[in-house]
Amino acid sequence: MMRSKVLSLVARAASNRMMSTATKLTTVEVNDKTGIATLTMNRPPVNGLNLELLQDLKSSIDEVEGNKSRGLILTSSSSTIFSAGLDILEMYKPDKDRIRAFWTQLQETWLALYGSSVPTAAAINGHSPAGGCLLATSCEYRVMVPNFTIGLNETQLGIVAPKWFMASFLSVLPQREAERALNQGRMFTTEEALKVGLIDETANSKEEAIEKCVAFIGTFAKVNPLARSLTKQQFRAADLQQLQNERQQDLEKFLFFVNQPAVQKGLGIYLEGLKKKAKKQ
Ligand SMILES: CCCCC/C=C\C/C=C\CC/C=C/CC(=O)SCCNC(=O)CCNC(=O)[C@H](O)C(C)(C)COP(=O)(O)OP(=O)(O)OC[C@H]1O[C@@H](n2cnc3c(N)ncnc32)[C@H](O)[C@@H]1OP(=O)(O)O
Repeated sequence: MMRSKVLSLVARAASNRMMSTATKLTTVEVNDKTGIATLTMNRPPVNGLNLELLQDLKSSIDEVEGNKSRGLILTSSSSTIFSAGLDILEMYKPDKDRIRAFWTQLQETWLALYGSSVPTAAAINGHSPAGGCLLATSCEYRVMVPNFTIGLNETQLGIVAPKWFMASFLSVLPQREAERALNQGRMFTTEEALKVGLIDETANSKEEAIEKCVAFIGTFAKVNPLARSLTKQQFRAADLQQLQNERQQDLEKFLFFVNQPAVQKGLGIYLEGLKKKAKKQ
């Protein structure tokens, strides 16, 4: 980002530094006191992960990696949705080139978030199905506000979560719980998610969730940052390497799968159901 733009943004924000607002699909705000960056997704109505939001997420993660922030908190500007997961419109009757770019970008964004060298936490201030849950489970810590749901519901849509979605889920849940939940396409309420360990804490508001994420990141204050990040990377290296090695095959598998007539039909019916529900409200 241009230095002049950064400076004008710095002047605008009182105690927090707004580091990027380019497209406004994501913003990064660094708290001057804590040195922790809050990355906010802002794609109404549901933070559907389309190509552009994924691109912005990746560049915001890169920005936080580069600006010496002490940690990254991922959250949403919506009062009821963390992220509705992948934008189904990217996968339904897709454009040939765009869907390739979309999946490739999803891979890159996941590699950057799951492999981030800074401590990461998700302040889950709304529903978090599928790709939303992928983002949350790619972070090291999760704090969630009550009365929402989280989970990998892919089988409910007639689609299959790829191995690296499973890897993030498995970094949080025991294999038995993860396998059952994925097979069922189960969405957990906040209370259920806490009980099973899918989230670490609950909070009564987004602000409180962020405070709890800050406290989690604060637990590393006296830990050598290089030792901490190398340790984290060793834990995650096998999952990251597996996708790195199989990126092209993963893309081709996705394209083959998503273009199956039965999958397209299922996505169409699911989208229709979402739209009917929205009209009724
Ligand atoms: C062995 C072989 C292995 C092969 C493996 C390889 C590849 C695998 C292939 C595919 C894997 C792909 C992985 C996909 C993961 C995903 O993320 S899929 C997306 C899943 N998401 C969902 O199911 C969420 C659906 N949405 C909801 O449940 C609700 O919308 C909500 C999030 C709970 C919010 O509810 P609310 O009442 O507030 O809002 P509305 O429902 O009224 O929605 C408003 C508006 O937004 C539209 N919308 C909602 N979600 C999406 C979405 N995900 N994509 C696109 N659009 C969405 C909804 O239709 C409404 O639109 P409007 O009517 O035009 O206003």
